[in-house]
Parts: sequence; C-alpha cells; structure tokens
Amino acid sequence: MSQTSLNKDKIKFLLLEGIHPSAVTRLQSAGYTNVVTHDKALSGDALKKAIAGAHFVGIRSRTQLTEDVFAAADKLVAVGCFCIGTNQVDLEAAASRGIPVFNAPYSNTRSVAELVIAEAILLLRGIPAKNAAAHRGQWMKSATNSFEVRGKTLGIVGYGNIGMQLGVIAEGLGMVVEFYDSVAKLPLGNARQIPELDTLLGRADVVSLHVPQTPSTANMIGPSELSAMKAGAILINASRGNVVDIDALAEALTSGHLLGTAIDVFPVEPKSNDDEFVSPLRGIDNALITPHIGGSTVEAQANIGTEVAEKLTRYSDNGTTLSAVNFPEVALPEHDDQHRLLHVHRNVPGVMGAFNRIFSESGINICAQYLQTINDIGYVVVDVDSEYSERALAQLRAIEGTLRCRVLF
Ligand SMILES: NC(=O)C1=CN([C@@H]2O[C@H](COP(=O)(O)OP(=O)(O)OC[C@H]3O[C@@H](n4cnc5c(N)ncnc54)[C@H](O)[C@@H]3O)[C@@H](O)[C@H]2O)C=CC1
Ligand SMILES: O=C(O)C(=O)COP(=O)(O)O
Repeated sequence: MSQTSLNKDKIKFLLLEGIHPSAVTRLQSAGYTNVVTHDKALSGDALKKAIAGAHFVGIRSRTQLTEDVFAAADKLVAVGCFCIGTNQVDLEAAASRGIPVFNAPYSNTRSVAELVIAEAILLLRGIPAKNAAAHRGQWMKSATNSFEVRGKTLGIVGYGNIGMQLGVIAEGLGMVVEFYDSVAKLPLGNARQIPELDTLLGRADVVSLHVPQTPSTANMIGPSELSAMKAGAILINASRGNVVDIDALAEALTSGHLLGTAIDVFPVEPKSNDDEFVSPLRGIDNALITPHIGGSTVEAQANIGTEVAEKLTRYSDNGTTLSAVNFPEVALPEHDDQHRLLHVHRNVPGVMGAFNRIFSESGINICAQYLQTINDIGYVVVDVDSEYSERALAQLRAIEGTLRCRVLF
C-alpha cells in the first residue's frame, strides 16, 4: 500500500450530506480510517468548525464551499463533490489555495435520464393531474390531451453527458430528438443540433434542460422562451433551479400555454428534509415536483461514493489530479522507492526557472518530472531520491508564487 508523508490515520476525511457508505469502504481499503460522516449538509459556523482540521472534504450539491469557508479550512488538501455539479464550490478560491476539486461526471447520468423519460411519458398522458384529482375523489377518465411519446419531438437543451444519454433512450421509444448546445456536438443516432434556442423551443413537444449552473444559463428559460415554446408543450428541468424563471413557468402553466412540467431543482431549495418546501408551483396539478432526486438512486450513489473516494485517495497517495475540474490534470505513475514532491504555484514567468535552479544548484537529481498548467495555476511534480526530499521541500516552499508544496513518501 502506498505511503503518505503524514500517517494515513492522521489524514482526516469529512464526508457530508449522507454520502454513500461505499465511499468510507473505499477510503478504508486504501488505509484511510479517520473518516467523519454527517447525514446532512452543514453551513455557516457549523461548517467552518467541522472543516477546520480536515484534509479532505466530501460534499453533494447542497453544501456551499465559499471563499469564507476555504479561509477556515486550514488543512484542506482536496475537495470531492460526490455529484456532477460543482457550482456550489468557489472553484477559484479553491485553486488559488492549491486545492483541486473532483466530481463524479458519469455515475448518476443514467438515473437522471431515466427519470426524465418517465416524466415525459407521465406528463404527455396528463398523469400528475389525473393522479392529484383521484386523490381528491375525482375520476378523470378521458383521452383529451393524452398522448403517446412515440413520434413526438424531444428538445434537449445542453447535449452533454446526460442530454446525450437521454437522446439515445428517447429514440428507442420512437421520439424525434433535437438539441441545442452552445458548442458544436456530435449528434448520436438520428439526433439533430438546432442552432438557435428559440427555434428548438418552437419545435419541441417536450423540452428538457441539461445545462450546468453558470452565468450564461441563469434564467435561460424566462417569459419570452416560455412563449416561444409550442402551445401544449412540456418543460422538464432536472439541471439547476436558477435556469428557469419559476414564476414565469407557474404563469405559463396556469394560463394553459404549457400542458405540464416536471421540476426537480428550484431557485431556493429547503436546506434539509425538515424544512418546508416553498414554491409557486405548489398546488398546480400538472406540475410534477420532485425534491432534487434526479441522481438519487441506490446505484448512482454507490457508484459515486466509490468513484470520488478513489479520486481523493489517488491524489493523496500519488498526486494524480486526473478529472479535477479546477486544476491542472496530471496522471502519475507509482513512485515506488523515490520521494515525490508536489508543487502548486501561480502560473507566472519565473517560477519554473526558480524551481529548476534549486535542483541544478543543489545537485539533486530529478528522477522524473511532470508539469501541467491551467489558467493561472501550475502543478509540477518531481520524483527524487528519498534522502533529498526534505531539503528540496524547504527550498521549493520558499519560491515566490508557491501556493502549496508537499512531499509523498
Ligand atoms: N437533478 C439532479 O439530481 C442532477 C442534476 N445535474 C445537473 O445536470 C447538469 C448537466 O449534467 P451533464 O450532462 O453531466 O453536464 P455536461 O457538462 O456533460 O453537459 C452540459 C452541456 O451543456 C452545454 N452548455 C453549457 N452552457 C450552455 C449554454 N449557455 N447554452 C447551451 N448549452 C450549454 C455544454 O456545452 C454541455 O454540452 C449538471 O451540471 C448538474 O447541474 C446532474 C446530475 C444530477
Ligand atoms: O449531481 C448533481 O449535480 C446533482 O445535482 C445531484 O446532487 P445530489 O448529490 O443529489 O445533491
């Protein structure tokens, strides 16, 4: 088993938000036994208190890791988002402290795609409204506004990992798949990219949103986009809550312009399962509301637990940053008998010159060197003979522009 310079039982992992136990199992099998778990998200002072002293933190979509929280995270080495979205993390604040952030880009995509398909079928049949009425004692047996999905057009906004998978399943059900994406994408099957969002909205019977939360997607679907949708169409949002203007959507439903909606994510979501859910969609029968559970299946959560725990242990064990979302990506081999120095720095002229000078002037032989940069962050890794690492570490830490430097045994 690989070694770290700090004893593994001293390396503290803090896992929040009920991350699946598969993560703990994976951490323990890699020798990391100091794992503290919480069922819920933490915020404010409770989060700062819990994160102080932790070397690794694992969160899901609810925990907000802000600049303020990073300032309190005195020992933090890396962050694991046990989900896809990383908008809850101030990625720049993390990078500027030399902290890589990892996520699980694939493990829950199928779960979201399956949910969306189920919702499209239910909504085209008017099931949410019929179900709500039946609970009130009303018998709504009727074929009016009740349709098959076969032959209908699915408009996917954001043709990434989820959108593409959704398109493939939808074609299997006989749907016509069209998509809008801000970059050119290879269409799978018979899917077709539509260059303008409004054009797609005017053609689709079901519109499903699969974009990340960024400034460019905030209120992407507002009053004018809702008007651009076909009368009697359906809107599904399992991406992020601020992508849709929820008041405008409520209006489009009550006016009868849209036949129905399925919304899994909201501009404001309850902080915990004990808090009340407040939304203008409450009480609208043809709005299928779910509590941000698009990725919440046993399969997805178990896979995510293993996947992200694996990324954290690889970073801790050997410095590999493959699939970090805010950090230079370096895939590293094992470092066997040598010591490995990891140096995170500002990517500015002079740092690498100073770095290499230290080795040439002190006569320390570099056995292997790896360098990668992204934006203003540089990450250089060198393997050296074990007797030299402590001396080199002290000198590397003194280089101007150094954000973080550590050694792995
Ligand atoms: N409801 C839930 O439980 C879950 C929600 N999600 C959300 O779904 C989002 C999408 O997930 P993935 O498909 O894995 O992401 P992805 O990154 O693979 O795909 C996103 C796509 O959106 C496109 N895009 C970005 N900005 C755009 C814009 N302004 N206009 C048009 N297209 C734009 C990108 O080019 C990309 O093709 C995640 O970021 C996350 O927020 C993910 C998993 C579970
Ligand atoms: O994967 C994502 O981005 C999600 O939105 C799922 O979030 P969760 O892990 O269910 O809090």
